[in-house]
Parts: sequence; structure tokens; C-alpha cells
Amino acid sequence: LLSLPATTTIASCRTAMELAAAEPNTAPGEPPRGTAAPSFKVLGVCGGIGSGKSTACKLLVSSCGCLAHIDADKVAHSVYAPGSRAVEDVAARFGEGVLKNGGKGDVCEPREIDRKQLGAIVFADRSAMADLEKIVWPHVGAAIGDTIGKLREEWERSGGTADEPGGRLPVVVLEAAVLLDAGWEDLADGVWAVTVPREDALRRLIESRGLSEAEAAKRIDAQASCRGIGNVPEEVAAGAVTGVVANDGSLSDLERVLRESLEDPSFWKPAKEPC
Ligand SMILES: CC(C)(COP(=O)(O)OP(=O)(O)OC[C@H]1O[C@@H](n2cnc3c(N)ncnc32)[C@H](O)[C@@H]1O)[C@@H](O)C(=O)NCCC(=O)NCCS
Ligand SMILES: Nc1ncnc2c1ncn2[C@@H]1O[C@H](COP(=O)(O)OP(=O)(O)OP(=O)(O)O)[C@@H](O)[C@H]1O
Repeated sequence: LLSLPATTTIASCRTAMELAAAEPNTAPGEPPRGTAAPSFKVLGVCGGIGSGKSTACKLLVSSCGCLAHIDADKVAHSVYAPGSRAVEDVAARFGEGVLKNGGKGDVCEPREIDRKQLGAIVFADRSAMADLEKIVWPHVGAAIGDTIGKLREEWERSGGTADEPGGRLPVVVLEAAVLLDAGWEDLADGVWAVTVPREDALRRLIESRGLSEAEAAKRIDAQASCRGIGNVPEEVAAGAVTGVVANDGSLSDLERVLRESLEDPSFWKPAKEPC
């Protein structure tokens, strides 16, 4: 049986077959014409806070038939498993104050990170965040690689086709704001940046997260120096970002753009020549 971490979502809404049947020019049982299918692919999705990355990734699975969604934020949280090596490395760098109960709990209890305390330090100090990233990213990258490997194995074991009932497009969606800075684009066959006008991101963060305008602005600005967030045109020109998804309309506009993008070969890295 496939055992995947709780950080992976495999949904079962519309199947690739249903999608294919809904496509006017596609024979039932075939993936929609021109999509990245049939070969197994990883789609990296980056973008700033409030741009709509999570919303887009959920739609890619629930409405567009992609296989699974890996959320790097959740993977990072799982790296701080109580008592893990990462917990001790973080405590050694940032002090016992970033541990629950200041690290002074029952000696038999595994030591746990207090993410709120840690966040208060690193979101206010870019060089502290860089130190944290150095500790955490290698664990996150390895866990993501393992999960992709398991999904690929499972896909291949199932016959590697999208044309069975319940079959889905063999596309694993990897959501990570820091995808490019962390160097995880090598895991992906395409990298999309979700973009939104600043005033829309502000409004969405104020409405959906209850942040004040000043807090929302601070969080948006804190990510402005991240690759694939503050410099999307440059990353497109360099070929690191293969597609831009403008999330400046309604949710149904977003869904339509995602479907079109999945089918557009120019939104993917060029296929590698066989050796
Ligand atoms: C600082 C931590 C403990 C705060 O945890 P908390 O649960 O309070 O916040 P959460 O993880 O949900 O992050 C809040 C927002 O900040 C963004 N964010 C988190 N880390 C980073 C980072 N290094 N650079 C830019 N944005 C980041 C997230 O994408 C999210 O939009 C946590 O974010 C963390 O460990 N960050 C470092 C690891 C990392 O880079 N994670 C991001 C993807 S792997
Ligand atoms: N096209 C849209 N129309 C209306 N609301 C939207 C749209 N896209 C996203 N939203 C809403 O905006 C809010 C932020 O979206 P979402 O959580 O997907 O952003 P995010 O980029 O994943 O943020 P974070 O980096 O914090 O995870 C959510 O409440 C979401 O429902």
C-alpha cells in the first residue's frame, strides 16, 4: 500500500476521463488533447502571499483532474516533528525560546517548535530567515522528492495510463512560494507563477485572514525579494518560470486559465531529448 505523508492531497473529484469526455475534440478515454499527459509530470507553482497559489493548486486537483497536491508549507511544518533533528538544530540556532514551554517541559516529552515564536523572529529579520532556511530546506526538499517518487511509483504500478475509470492526469502539483530560491525547480517539468495586482492581494488577505492593511502589506513586502514573486518577468525571460497565471478575475476565470495552461505546451519546460 502507498503510504504518503499527510502533507499530500489526492482528491477524487472529476477524473481525467470525465474531463476528456467534456472536451469537444477529444475521444472519451483520452486525456484532453495537447495536455502534458500521458507522461508523469511535476508542476511547480510559486507566487506571493495572497496571490491565490493554494486556490489554484486545489482547483488543479479538484476541477482539472491533476493527481495530487503537495504543499511545501505543510511539508516544512512536518519537518519540525517533535523530537526531530530539525527541532534541535533550530533550537541550537535560535535558542530555547522557540520551543514550546521554552524547552522546559517534561523531560520525557519530545521537544517541540513553537512556530509562532519562531515566525516572530524570522519574518522580522531576513538574515535569521536565511539561517532557518539553511536548516530546514534540505529536509523539505528530501521529503518532497520522496513523496513525488512514491506517487510516480504508484502511477507506474497502476499501468501509467489516464484512460481507466478513476484515472487522473499524471500531474503532481507542487506548491511552494520559495520554489526557485530553494532550487526545487529541478524537481519540476514546468514552473508557473501565480500573479495578482497588489491591491487584490491586500484585499484578499484582509478579508480572508483578518489582517490589518499594514500587516498584510508587511507580509507582501517581505516576499518581494523572493525569486518568482518579486521578479516574475525576469524569471520568465531566464526560462525558470515557464508560465504566468494571472489571478485577477473570478474563480471560474482562474479555473479556465488553469485548464488552458495545462494544455499549452509552452507552459512546460521543453521535452528532454532522449539519449
Ligand atoms: C517561520 C515558520 C516556522 C512560521 O510558521 P507558520 O505556521 O506561522 O507560518 P507558515 O509556515 O504558514 O507561513 C506563512 C506564510 O509565509 C510564507 N513563508 C514561509 N517561509 C517563507 C520563506 N522562507 N520565504 C518566504 N515566504 C515564506 C509561507 O509560504 C506562507 O505564505 C515557517 O514558515 C517556516 O518554517 N519557514 C521556513 C521554511 C520555509 O521556507 N517554508 C516555506 C516553504 S518550504
Ligand atoms: N480569483 C479569486 N477570486 C476571489 N477570491 C480569490 C481568488 N483567488 C484566491 N482568492 C481568495 O484569496 C485568498 C488567498 O488565496 P490563497 O490562500 O489561495 O493564496 P496563497 O497565494 O496560497 O496564499 P499563502 O501564500 O498565504 O498560502 C483566499 O481566501 C482565496 O479564497
